[in-house]
Amino acid sequence: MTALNKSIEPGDSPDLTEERASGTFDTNAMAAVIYGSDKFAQRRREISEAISKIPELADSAPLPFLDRFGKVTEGSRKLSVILENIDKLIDPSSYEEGLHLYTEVMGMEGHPLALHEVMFIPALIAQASDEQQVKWLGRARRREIIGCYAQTEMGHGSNLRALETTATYSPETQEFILHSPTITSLKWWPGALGKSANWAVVVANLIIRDKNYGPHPFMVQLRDEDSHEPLPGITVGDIGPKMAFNGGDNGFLGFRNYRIPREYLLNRHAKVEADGRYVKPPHAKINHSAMIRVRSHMATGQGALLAHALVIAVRYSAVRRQGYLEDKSREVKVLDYQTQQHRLFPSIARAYAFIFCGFETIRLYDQLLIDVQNGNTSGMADLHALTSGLKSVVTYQTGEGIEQARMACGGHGYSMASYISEIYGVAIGGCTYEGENMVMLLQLGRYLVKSIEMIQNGKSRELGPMVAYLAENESEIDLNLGPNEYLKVFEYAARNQTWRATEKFQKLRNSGMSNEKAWNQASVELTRASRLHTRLYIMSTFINHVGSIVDQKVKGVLIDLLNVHVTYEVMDIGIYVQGLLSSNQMDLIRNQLYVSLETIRPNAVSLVDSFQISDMQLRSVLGRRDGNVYENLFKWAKSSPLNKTDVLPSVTQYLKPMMEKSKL
Ligand SMILES: CCCCCCCCCCCCC/C=C/C(=O)SCCNC(=O)CCNC(=O)[C@H](O)C(C)(C)COP(=O)(O)OP(=O)(O)OC[C@H]1O[C@@H](n2cnc3c(N)ncnc32)[C@H](O)[C@@H]1OP(=O)(O)O
Ligand SMILES: Cc1cc2nc3c(=O)[nH]c(=O)nc-3n(C[C@H](O)[C@H](O)[C@H](O)COP(=O)(O)OP(=O)(O)OC[C@H]3O[C@@H](n4cnc5c(N)ncnc54)[C@H](O)[C@@H]3O)c2cc1C
Repeated sequence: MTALNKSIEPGDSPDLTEERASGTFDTNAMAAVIYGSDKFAQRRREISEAISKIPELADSAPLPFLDRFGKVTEGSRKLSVILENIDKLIDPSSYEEGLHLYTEVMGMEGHPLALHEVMFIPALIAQASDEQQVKWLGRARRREIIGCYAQTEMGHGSNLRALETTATYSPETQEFILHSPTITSLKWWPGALGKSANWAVVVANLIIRDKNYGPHPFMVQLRDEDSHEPLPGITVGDIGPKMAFNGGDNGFLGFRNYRIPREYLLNRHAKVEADGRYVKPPHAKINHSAMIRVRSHMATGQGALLAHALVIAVRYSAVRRQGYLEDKSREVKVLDYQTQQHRLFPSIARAYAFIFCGFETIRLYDQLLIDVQNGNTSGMADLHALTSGLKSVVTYQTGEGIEQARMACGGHGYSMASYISEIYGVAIGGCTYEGENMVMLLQLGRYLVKSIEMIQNGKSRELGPMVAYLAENESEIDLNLGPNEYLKVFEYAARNQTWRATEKFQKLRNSGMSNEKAWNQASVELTRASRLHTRLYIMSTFINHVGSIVDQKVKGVLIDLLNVHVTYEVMDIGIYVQGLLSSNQMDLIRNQLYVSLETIRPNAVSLVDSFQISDMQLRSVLGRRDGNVYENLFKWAKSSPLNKTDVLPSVTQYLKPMMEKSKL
């Protein structure tokens, strides 16, 4: 697809053309806002155009028709075509261009380099010393080696202190001896570990003279670089099919007294001297930086997944006609039903909000990386708390939004032709990976409790800007609600819940209960506080971002979208604001929400078009840009391998004899 102002092309479904004609803004200008600059939005379009000119980059069959083996093979095949053509497609030094290329061509089902780019290289950047980077980073970037990030074990993922893999230092040989002492100590889950990676960043307990210094990252060669066979002492393989990501080879890994040189501990921050002396890192949790990085990127990543589902559901809802409103001569587009709009439009707003919020967390991570390289780790706790809450809220709400999008497509949403179930499976993986959501909400909970304790101890002025509202007081709200008043409503809810949860915890503790038990008994309330705090942050970054937009038409429609967002979010947390808002005020907000759904309606298709997700990337018959759904749905079904013959061997072998037998 080339970028036309409103993406109208000959042969498009008239229903979608009508929708695009009613849009009030330039989708290219909106794409520039979504992708951070006009230049990058333009590059994305050029890259998509360049991809479309290389037929070998297209899927050789719709992915849902491939079995696991076929998906893994297809991923490697396309990867090799990408690498043969890379200079024609992108500027290879641009991370963002590379990400777009991979996302479009490889899709979301996983591929051999997914973790290489997302965690392996970033772990080397953050945790390898300059000398180690000279040794490995260039090789990794040139893809001479394929890496992964192997931390989680069969028995433990959340509680890193209980990992069992050991790396015992031997001063005699100046080596670490990696060992997996139990079945539960097998590394389990790391993406690309099973069959693709030949190197890994392995997280193992560092043991020096019987003392355990906790989890540390080690660079470990897993396979011979010529034969790709596992090296002696290594047991490695694929963990089997998963809910989604089945083009990826999440793996298991065990070590049998496997030796690596002392220099293979990633030692930018912590070191082991030749004689076994341990040099401490500047912050106890500095080895977690690869996780903080992915969490910082997850808001945009998840926003993009939600966007995929919405492009499909909104376009389809504009071509799907079912039932009648006033005009009984023609069935109505299902997008005109208020229930359909209520199902989809708040999610469009969330997708935009997540993407804008992600800009901010990525900026904060990039700054943190520079600070840490310069020895300043003071921002780590703040970013850890923020991204812990954010990854949990965005993954959960993205899952909810995608599932609503599927249901909004009726029966065809349930078909893999919609591709929504794949998007759902991929997205909700995010509720688990990079820290299980409840566990991460409780990490933010710790931070919120500490903030309240600072206020109680008269140190309100030391609170960071994100938690300063916890020390304020709001008991009345203006009836004439605008976005900033909605923020106040959210602040009220988050503040009340945080105080309530903290006081519950403190009361239990003061009653003589152990810290841990009191924490556990307050934990549901604490997760509620974390969610409200995070939703407040998302709303506030959304408001700030819209405020900074220059193009007036784009800004206008984003203000309309913001109105959907703030009214929907406040209605959604009604139970927490009962002490602040009267039932009249709640009715007013509800009505504002319904009005804002109507206001957005003419721009709905243009808002999802603005994500500029090509048909190739979308992989959805229902979501096609041209809206020609029905003929392509039939084509898609006919291409099913089951339809290659009219009579299946299973019919001949089992059903026919059964029917014959019944006739006797
Ligand atoms: C460009 C990228 C874009 C892509 C985006 C889309 C991605 C799509 C690709 C999909 C790829 C999926 C890849 C998935 C990979 C993985 O899943 S890797 C494995 C991830 N594993 C986890 O996340 C484990 C979760 N557990 C933890 O992180 C930790 O164990 C914990 C829960 C945070 C607790 O840590 P622990 O060390 O056990 O805690 P304590 O010893 O009790 O200490 C707690 C104190 O430490 C503070 N803290 C913890 N972590 C950090 C940190 N990172 N930074 C700063 N501080 C930290 C914590 O706040 C406590 O502080 P106090 O309250 O002051 O005590
Ligand atoms: C698609 C996918 C890709 C992955 N990729 C990688 C990878 O590349 N590298 C890698 O190392 N790992 C990877 N993982 C593993 C992932 O990081 C872990 O599964 C994740 O961190 C959760 O840990 P767990 O499985 O131990 O869950 P568990 O901790 O066993 O969770 C089970 C339940 O226990 C609860 N729970 C646990 N601890 C607490 C607590 N302290 N308080 C309250 N409740 C608690 C959880 O909330 C959850 O409900 C991947 C996982 C998936 C699904």
